[in-house]
Amino acid sequence: MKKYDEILIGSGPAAYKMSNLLAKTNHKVLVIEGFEYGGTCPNYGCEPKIFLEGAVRTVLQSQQLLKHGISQPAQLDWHALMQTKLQRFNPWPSETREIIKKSHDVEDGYAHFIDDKTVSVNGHQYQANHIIIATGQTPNTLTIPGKEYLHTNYDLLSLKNLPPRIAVIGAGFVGLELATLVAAAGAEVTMIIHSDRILRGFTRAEDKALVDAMQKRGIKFIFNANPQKVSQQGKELTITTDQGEVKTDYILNATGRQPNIEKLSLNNTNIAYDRHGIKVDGHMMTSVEGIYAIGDVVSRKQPKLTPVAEFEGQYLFDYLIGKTTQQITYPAIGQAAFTFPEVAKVGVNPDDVANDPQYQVKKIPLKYGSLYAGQNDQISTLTLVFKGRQLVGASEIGDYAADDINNFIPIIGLHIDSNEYRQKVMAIYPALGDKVAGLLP
Ligand SMILES: Cc1cc2nc3c(=O)[nH]c(=O)nc-3n(C[C@H](O)[C@H](O)[C@H](O)COP(=O)(O)OP(=O)(O)OC[C@H]3O[C@@H](n4cnc5c(N)ncnc54)[C@H](O)[C@@H]3O)c2cc1C
Ligand SMILES: NC(=O)c1ccc[n+]([C@@H]2O[C@H](COP(=O)([O-])OP(=O)(O)OC[C@H]3O[C@@H](n4cnc5c(N)ncnc54)[C@H](O)[C@@H]3O)[C@@H](O)[C@H]2O)c1
Repeated sequence: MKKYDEILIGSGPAAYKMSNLLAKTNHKVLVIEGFEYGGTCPNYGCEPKIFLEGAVRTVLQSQQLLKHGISQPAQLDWHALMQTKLQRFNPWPSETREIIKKSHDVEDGYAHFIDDKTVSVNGHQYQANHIIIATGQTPNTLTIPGKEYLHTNYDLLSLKNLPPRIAVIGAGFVGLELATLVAAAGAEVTMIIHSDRILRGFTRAEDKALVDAMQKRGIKFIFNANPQKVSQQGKELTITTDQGEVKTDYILNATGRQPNIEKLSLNNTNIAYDRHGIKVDGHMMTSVEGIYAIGDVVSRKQPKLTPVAEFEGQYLFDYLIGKTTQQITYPAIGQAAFTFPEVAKVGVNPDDVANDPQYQVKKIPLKYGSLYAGQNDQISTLTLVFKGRQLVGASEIGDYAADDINNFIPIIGLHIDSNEYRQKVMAIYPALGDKVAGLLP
C-alpha cells in the first residue's frame, strides 16, 4: 500500500490552498478529486457568477439611468455572454489538475474510507500521516415527485440558451444571485419561497428593499409557498405549490447546500458528523487522530465561503508543519449577496441589538452623495453599529455594497480606534472610503 505524508480529498479552495503550500515542502502528497479540479468556486460558483455579473451590472445600471442621461439601456445577449464564459472557464479544471500534478500525485475519482487509516479510490488503497477531508458541499435535493426536472447552479451557469421563463425555488444567496443574472438577460423569473423572507442574516429592512427592487424589475416573489410536485406537459413545466401553480420552462433548485459526506463511507470510521458537516476540534482535527477536515464540509457556525475555506487551509498547513500550536481563531468575516442592489455585512447585525442600550445603531442614506446620485441609486443605505466608541457592525444595501463594506472590515477586525484611524488613514476621494473617517465617533 502506498503511503503519503498528506492525502487531500477534494481540490476546491480549501484543499487547493493547502496543495499550493505543500508544494513548497518536500512532503509526499496525494490529491484526490472526484469531479472538476478547483471545486465549486472557480467552476460553478463565485467566479463564473461574478464574471457574468460584469455584463449584467452594465445592463441594470443603464436601466436605472434611463431618463438620467441614458436614452437607450444596454441589452444582454445571453448566448453570446455564455460563449465568452465557457471560453474562459472550460479549460480551468484541466489547468488546475496540471498545476497540482506538477508537485503532487493525483487520483481522479471519489475517495472513500476503508477504516480509520485507509482511503480507497479507483480500487487503490492509500494511507498517510495526515488525511485531510475537503470535499465541500453540494446542492440539496428536493424529495418531491418530478424532482428530475430540477436544475442546480452547475446547470444554470452553463446554460447556453436562455429559457423564456425560469422558476427559482429558494431565495438564499444562490437563488437571488442567479435570479438577478437571468432576469437581467430577459427571462421572466418567479421566486418560490417557503417562508416569509429572503436571505436571513441581513436586516429585515435590507431584505425588504432588495425584494422591492427586484419586484420593480418584474421578478415575481411567491412567499410561504411549499413546492409539492413538478409535472411536464409538452415542453412546459408546472410546479404545484400549496399557494397554487407556477408554469415555467426551467426550474432552479436553490434550497440550500449539504456537506459532501455521503460518498466518503464515514460509517467505516469513527469520524463524527452531523447534518451541517464533519465535526472538528480547534485544530481542525476530526474525532479520529490524524484525520482533519477543512472548508465547506466542516460543521461550524462561520459562513461557508471561499475565504473561510482558504483560511482553514492556511491554518492547517501552519499547524501541521509546526508553525503554530494555537487553536484556529477566525477574523472578522465580510459577506455579500451579489444581487442588484447588493447587500453586504460584517459583524453585529443591527436588528439583533436594536433594543440593547449597550449598542448605538446609525442609519445613513447614501443617495445624497454625488457618487450615488450619479448612478441614480436611490436605495443605498449604510447601517453602522457601535458599542461605546468601537465600531462592531456594518451592513449596507446598495449598488456597491460589497466594496463599501470592505472599508469597515479592518476597523472591526483590528479594533481600530477612531482617532488613530483619522490620524493614519486618508482615503481616496470621492468614494465611500472617504466618508469612513467622518462616520466614526
Ligand atoms: C453559486 C455559488 C456562488 C458562490 N459564490 C460565492 C461568493 O461569491 N463568495 C464566496 O466566498 N463563496 C461563494 N460560494 C461558496 C464557495 O464556492 C465555497 O465556500 C467554496 O467553494 C468552498 O470550498 P471547499 O474547498 O470547501 O469546497 P468545494 O469548492 O466545494 O470543493 C470540494 C471538492 O471536493 C470534491 N469531492 C467531493 N467529494 C469527494 C470525494 N469523496 N472524493 C474526492 N473528491 C471529492 C468535489 O468534487 C469538489 O471539487 C458560492 C457557492 C455557490 C454554489
Ligand atoms: N455571495 C456569496 O458569498 C455566496 C453566494 C452563493 C452561495 N454562497 C454560500 O453557499 C451557501 C448556500 O447558499 P444557498 O443559497 O444554496 O443556501 P441558503 O441556505 O442561503 O438558501 C436556501 C434557501 O432555500 C430555502 N429553502 C430551503 N428548503 C426549502 C424547500 N423545501 N422549499 C422551498 N425553499 C426552501 C431557504 O429558506 C432559503 O431561502 C450560502 O450559505 C453561502 O455560504 C455564498
